[in-house]
Amino acid sequence: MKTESKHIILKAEQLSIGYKTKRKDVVIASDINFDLEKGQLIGLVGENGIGKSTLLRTLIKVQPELSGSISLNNQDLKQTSAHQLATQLSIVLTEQLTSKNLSVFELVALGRHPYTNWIGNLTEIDFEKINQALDLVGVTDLKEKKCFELSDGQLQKVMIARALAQDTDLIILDEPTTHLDMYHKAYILKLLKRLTQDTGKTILFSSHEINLAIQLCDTMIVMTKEVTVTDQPCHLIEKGVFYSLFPEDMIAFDSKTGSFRVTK
Ligand SMILES: Nc1ncnc2c1ncn2[C@@H]1O[C@H](COP(=O)(O)OP(=O)(O)OP(=O)(O)O)[C@@H](O)[C@H]1O
Repeated sequence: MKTESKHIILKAEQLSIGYKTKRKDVVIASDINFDLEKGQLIGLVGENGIGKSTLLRTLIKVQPELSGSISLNNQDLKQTSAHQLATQLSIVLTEQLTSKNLSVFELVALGRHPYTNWIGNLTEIDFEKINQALDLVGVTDLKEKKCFELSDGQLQKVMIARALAQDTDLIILDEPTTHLDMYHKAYILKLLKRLTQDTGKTILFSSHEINLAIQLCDTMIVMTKEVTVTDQPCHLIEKGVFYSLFPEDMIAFDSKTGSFRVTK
């Protein structure tokens, strides 16, 4: 029998995350284990303050893990240099952009920073990657516009194009649908899904759009107070993981529809 070997991009083993203070380690979540495969869309969900951003910050090496290990493309994250990291992992954060005076093209071109020289001269390959990225997210017609002229939805697409131009195996986004209306939330998450299929990249995002994530993700990482579970959405539904996500006085999970509803 032929067994297909999985191509693991990001792996967490016995990971414990949190904050170090002078007196002690404050553990936010522990016993986190997952294997994220090439070409998958992965949604990270959990209630406010549960530790999603802390986990993402640990995975992108902005803060150290308290214990356990993370490997990116089979290499321990601790051993990965800043340059190696920039060629394997790109990040889209929600913070307000400070460089809104740049044109869309210039902003997306910043994604090429791991490959350009110190003045940032662009080669033919850089131009090709930038134009490809603009095309993939459908913002080529905006490329001459200044970023301050864009709507929140357009800006989010441009930020995704910047990450694509960086040409990494893994893209991590922290709450990419914040500030967007219902249509654009669905639009952005469907775009991420299409990008995993068209480019083979692995995309991990945190979100409060659990209903959409259940419908679109290949894998979900669900953080609750007790455990962090990673699996396909249908398996998570079977295991009853979503019932324990929120207190049931306001909203309840309906396993038949795979969605949350307001309790009457
Ligand atoms: N720099 C810090 N030092 C100490 N504790 C922190 C720090 N930043 C966040 N925390 C705490 O860590 C916990 C997790 O916060 P985090 O921002 O990771 O949650 P989250 O799931 O991303 O929340 P939200 O959905 O509201 O964005 C919270 O209790 C928060 O108060």
